[in-house]
Amino acid sequence: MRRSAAPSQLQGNPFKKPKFISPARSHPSPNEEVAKLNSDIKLFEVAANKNNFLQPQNDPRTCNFNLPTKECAKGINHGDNYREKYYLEASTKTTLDLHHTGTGYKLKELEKIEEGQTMMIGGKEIEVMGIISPDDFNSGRCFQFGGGCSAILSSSQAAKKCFSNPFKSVCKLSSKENKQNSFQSCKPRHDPYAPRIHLENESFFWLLRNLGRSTENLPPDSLVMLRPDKNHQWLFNKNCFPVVDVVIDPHLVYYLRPHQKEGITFLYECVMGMRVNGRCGAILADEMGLGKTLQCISLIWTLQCQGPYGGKPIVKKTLIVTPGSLVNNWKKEFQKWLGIERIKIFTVDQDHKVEEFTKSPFYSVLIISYEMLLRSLDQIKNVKFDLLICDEGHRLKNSTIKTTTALISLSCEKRIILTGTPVQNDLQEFFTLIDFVNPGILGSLSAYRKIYEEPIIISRQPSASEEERELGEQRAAELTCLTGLFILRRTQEVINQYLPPKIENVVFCRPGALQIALYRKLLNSQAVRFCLQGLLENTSHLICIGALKKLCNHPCLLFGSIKEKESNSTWDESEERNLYEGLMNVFPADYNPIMFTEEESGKLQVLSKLLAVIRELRPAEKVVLVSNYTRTLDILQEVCKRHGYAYTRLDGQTPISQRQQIVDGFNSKYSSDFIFLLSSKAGGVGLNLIGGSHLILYDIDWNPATDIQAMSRVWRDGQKHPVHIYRLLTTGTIEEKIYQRQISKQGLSGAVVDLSKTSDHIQFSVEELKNLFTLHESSHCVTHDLLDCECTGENHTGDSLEKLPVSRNCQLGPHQQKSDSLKPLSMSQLKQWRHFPGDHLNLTDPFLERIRENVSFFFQNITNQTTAI
Ligand SMILES: Nc1ncnc2c1ncn2[C@@H]1O[C@H](COP(=O)(O)OP(=O)(O)OP(=O)(O)O)[C@@H](O)[C@H]1O
Ligand SMILES: [Mg+2]
Repeated sequence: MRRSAAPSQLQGNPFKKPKFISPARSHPSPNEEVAKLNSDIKLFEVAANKNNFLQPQNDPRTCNFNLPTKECAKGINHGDNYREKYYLEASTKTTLDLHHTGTGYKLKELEKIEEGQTMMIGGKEIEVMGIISPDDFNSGRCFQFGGGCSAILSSSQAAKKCFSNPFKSVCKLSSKENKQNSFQSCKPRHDPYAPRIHLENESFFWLLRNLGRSTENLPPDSLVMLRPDKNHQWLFNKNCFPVVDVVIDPHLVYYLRPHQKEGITFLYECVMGMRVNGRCGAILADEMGLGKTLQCISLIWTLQCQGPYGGKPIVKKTLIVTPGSLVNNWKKEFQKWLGIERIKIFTVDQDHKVEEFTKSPFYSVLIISYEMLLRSLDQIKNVKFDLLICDEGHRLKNSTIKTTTALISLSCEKRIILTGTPVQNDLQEFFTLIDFVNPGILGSLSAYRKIYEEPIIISRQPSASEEERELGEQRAAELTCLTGLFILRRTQEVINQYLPPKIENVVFCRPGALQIALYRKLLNSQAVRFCLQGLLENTSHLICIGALKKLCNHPCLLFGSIKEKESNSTWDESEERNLYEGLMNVFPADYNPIMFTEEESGKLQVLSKLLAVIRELRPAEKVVLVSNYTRTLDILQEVCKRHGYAYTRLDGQTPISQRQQIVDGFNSKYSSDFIFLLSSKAGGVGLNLIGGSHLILYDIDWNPATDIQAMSRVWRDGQKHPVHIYRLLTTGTIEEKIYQRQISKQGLSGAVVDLSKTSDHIQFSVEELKNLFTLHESSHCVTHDLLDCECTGENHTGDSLEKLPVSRNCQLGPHQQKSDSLKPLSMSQLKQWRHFPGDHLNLTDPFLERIRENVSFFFQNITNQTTAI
């Protein structure tokens, strides 16, 4: 922003007073009503309130009212949204409708306007402050931070580490008064030059030994935070305390992975306002399992004990808001990394209310679920929290939901969102998350829409002109650059080296005879026929799809749901009648859903055999069995009972207070549980289920993120065994179609990589519905048929397998960009997985060998393969 010529500044300097162009001088002609300015892009400052020019550069209000030209013109005309200061730019690209502004300046007059001149538009005095370069306009940069990026440190600058001698710096920077009385506090808490970590006398020693790590030959490893620059000191060190190095506790550093050290440095710089002047928010969007919790714990522990100014701690109280099932997980992680003495943690539940935390001087960290937060908001507002962490924070992407408004209402400035599933495609939701952590950084919502959302969306439409495409791309790049200063995302690749191999399998299970008969009947129903004729609403499609999905899981689920509907008084008028008509006749007359058999469902047969072979070949290993449906979990539970498998279960009904206990029980090596029944909706996010090394996804969700989240529960830090993942799909049915949608282009661009997106959001064309409502009875694998694969499905193991490199990167092909494992697999990636029909002769995998009888096709991919699995 150019402030040098602001009138209020110039008032004291009469010699530089700019020329005032009187609006009275202008006589508009009809031809000049819409004036296109051919000059360079001009920047105007509009002073609605004449004494308001000298806002500080980082005043959030400055940002809030930065509007592009048309918006400004409207604002001027109608006088709405118009309080303090705007930047106007006019360019060859932009039309400033002067008639509507009520000014009536002549075009020629406007062309001659120079820097420093003032004029009247719409009763407001406007001063030309400078010329915006086309680059700044195109990128949208001129609308940020009052017209320039000076308020933002470049990331490379921000990332620079300071390893200077803390004592030297202290002496140089400290004021006379402080020099004497605070030498002690001038020392960093930990030695920034520590050559190695001395664990012998420390309580962390036990942890080290527990983890089986040697204390010998520890690397020199001090992690020192960036020192604040002059500007930061000027803003935040009003008392002129000496500057002290902030050093991460070496005991934590010992355990930190390189990406975690980088993450902590990043979080520190963000919350300290070192990356974006005056903004203290961050989004840590690392993929699942990268240890976001440990990074935050390290940050809290550091800020609670240290600070760059005289060593004074930055944070007294921290609020952590997390899904209910993770409240105790957080507590456990604190204890795991810091023991129980260093930080006093308070977790809120039915028996432990916020008041207890408020009254006690001991606790410094409050951990609460999103649900509890809403109930205790008043009490929470009474506490002064210095740091707010929102775990699985993608849920805050909707600004109108109660949780978001509640959290926004908290006055805490230092805000961190943690998410493994960031909003990727919805620009509005993206705005909400950004605006939550760094309020006002993108201006008002309407300004954001004009500056970023609209040009970006327009540029992505096929009809976009070259100019629109360019503008959209530049704005998108600028948005990424700006938000990239406080968003960090690393992919799972960074921890692959610490993890055991992962063997992923997509298993296409042949449907049972009863399933096929029922499937055919459903597809012939009046309801499905109407759907295909485009006669019914989206809800009807979803009902039909729901019925087919149930059938794929097990026919008894469909039976149960029809019986339930029939007993309902509204059955006669219900839409489902058209769908279920005559279906009961397909079931055997004496069909009893409670006595269901495994043979009735292809997937259940495979599951049953899979469990048996795991039990037999890996008696010490455990299985996580995931479904999206509670009713399906009931069936799976029944299977466990029938086979005498010890199991435990976590679904939406499980009381929050018991969830961590269940997880811990399963993860314990002393537990006798063989199976963990997990509802992906209730427990998909955040849980560590490393006690299990086999994970079976019994059904598929429209949203790949739900499945990917669930699959990430076992292949995590701490996992000792090779991990086997099995995704079961019923061959030729709707499950294959959903899978194809997940991995096809449509799935990728359809913005479904977002946990909250359910099938309700999905609209289907008649063509798509036709495809969904087709049963491919003769294909081994419709998905393979679609791959354009040269193999016949008979021989894609032997030779080609030999040639396939084993690491995931290579398997994804040489041109693969840095992969984001959150993204669902693409069709072309799948093609490079090993694949073979169920009756293939040389199945080397003993688990697949045992289930092949009911399987028509397999895909398999191995990550991190070192030895034979
Ligand atoms: N440096 C480390 N050394 C050993 N174990 C680690 C390390 N960092 C994290 N872990 C462990 O890895 C597991 C996963 O960490 P965490 O739950 O923090 O992942 P996350 O990034 O929050 O994933 P999600 O997005 O799924 O919640 C935890 O059990 C944690 O204790
Ligand atoms: Mg987590």
